[in-house]
Amino acid sequence: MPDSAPPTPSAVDTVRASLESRYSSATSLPTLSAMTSANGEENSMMATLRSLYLNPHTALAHTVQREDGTVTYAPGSRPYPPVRLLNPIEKKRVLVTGGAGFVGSHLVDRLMLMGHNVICIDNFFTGSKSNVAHWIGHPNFELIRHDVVDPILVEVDQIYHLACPASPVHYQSNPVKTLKTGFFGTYNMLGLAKRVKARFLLSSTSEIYGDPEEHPQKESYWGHVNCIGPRACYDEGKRVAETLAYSYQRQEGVDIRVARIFNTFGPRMNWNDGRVVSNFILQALKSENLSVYGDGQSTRSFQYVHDLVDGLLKLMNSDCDEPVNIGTQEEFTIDEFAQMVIDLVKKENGICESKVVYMDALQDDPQKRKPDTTKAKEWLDWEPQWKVIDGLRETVKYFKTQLEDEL
Ligand SMILES: O=c1ccn([C@@H]2O[C@H](COP(=O)(O)OP(=O)(O)O[C@H]3OC[C@@H](O)[C@H](O)[C@H]3O)[C@@H](O)[C@H]2O)c(=O)[nH]1
Repeated sequence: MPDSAPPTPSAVDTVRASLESRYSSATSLPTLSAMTSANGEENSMMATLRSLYLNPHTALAHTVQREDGTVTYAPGSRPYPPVRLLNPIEKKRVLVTGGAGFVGSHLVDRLMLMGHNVICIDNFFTGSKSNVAHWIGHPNFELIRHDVVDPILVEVDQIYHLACPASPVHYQSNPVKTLKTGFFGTYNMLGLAKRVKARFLLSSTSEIYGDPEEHPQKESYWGHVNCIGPRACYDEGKRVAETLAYSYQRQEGVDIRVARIFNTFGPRMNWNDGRVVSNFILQALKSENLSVYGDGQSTRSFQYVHDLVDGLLKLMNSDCDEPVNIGTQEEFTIDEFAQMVIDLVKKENGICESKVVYMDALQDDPQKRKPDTTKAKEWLDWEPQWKVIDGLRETVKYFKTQLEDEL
């Protein structure tokens, strides 16, 4: 054949070209942060996501017959949100443990909109079916009631292991179960990753740093945890979960990713979550006093849930197998944060008569917390896009709708 003749395409090239012309490409999908314009203009994915959590009863229309105390549920008339038609080579089977929980359900929404096949498993201890009800019956979605403390076998390409109560009130209510979830839950999911050769992402936490003596906290910091205190069931559970992940990597070659998640808030937090953001918003909306534990001088930095989901997606699809902090740099004392919530609710609602009341401090409550996120920026090109006030505004709207719905 003369040198100048064009190469004949192979059968594989022909199939690939035909697929590329018919389907969207997974890699071409920008994450939400990249799609949110700087002037705050709503983009279409953000609009779809909002419709899933700001409009109640998206999937199930229900009629409440209060007189005889019964509730009649009828199938909703809304179609499923539009999902990408992915090239089958790029379409992944993704398992999300704890997928019906607060963070898990937002991750499920994003993976579904991106066009992947999503298997959501949850024991519904703190998660809720209503968080993912809008996907039930969709051909790309499966919901399985299962507790990760017991093994399960499903064929998947990626595992996001989120299952574990995250609010101090919840994880301390049954500390032995929290430890079992931290150890056996992670052990079972790593065993599954090994068996089916899936990439495994562990949702770890800023709590592995305990009450830190380094500020802000870098990933290299080993932490300061009281191993016999009331928070230890969660802190040590997550620490051993990280140890398990790196042991499976060293010994079995499992492909792991570890996200150290800092305080996160947003729509779909439980009513009775007990964490400061949902407590303060609900108290302010009901014009009750805001309960500050201790002197209000401890600090936290709060990230909005969409930023966290961006970070998890970027980490899973990166080459970074070291732990990465995912959190925001905006740091507030709890006093400042309480005032911010009161001011916001006053502005949004016209009225808020709440004041701050001081209560007993919690044992081992970390006194300050703020991530160093240099690694996330350099390795993942990730930075939070939401200001706390913007996320709070949306979360207030969410809880307001929930409250109105209850009346
Ligand atoms: O009503 C409240 C609730 C909480 N607080 C205070 O607000 C601060 C934050 O408390 P939260 O319960 O929201 O969250 P914490 O920072 O203690 O724990 C969280 O850390 C990071 C995650 O991994 C977990 O989601 C969770 O364990 C603490 O100082 C707490 O004492 C109040 O002052 N009033």
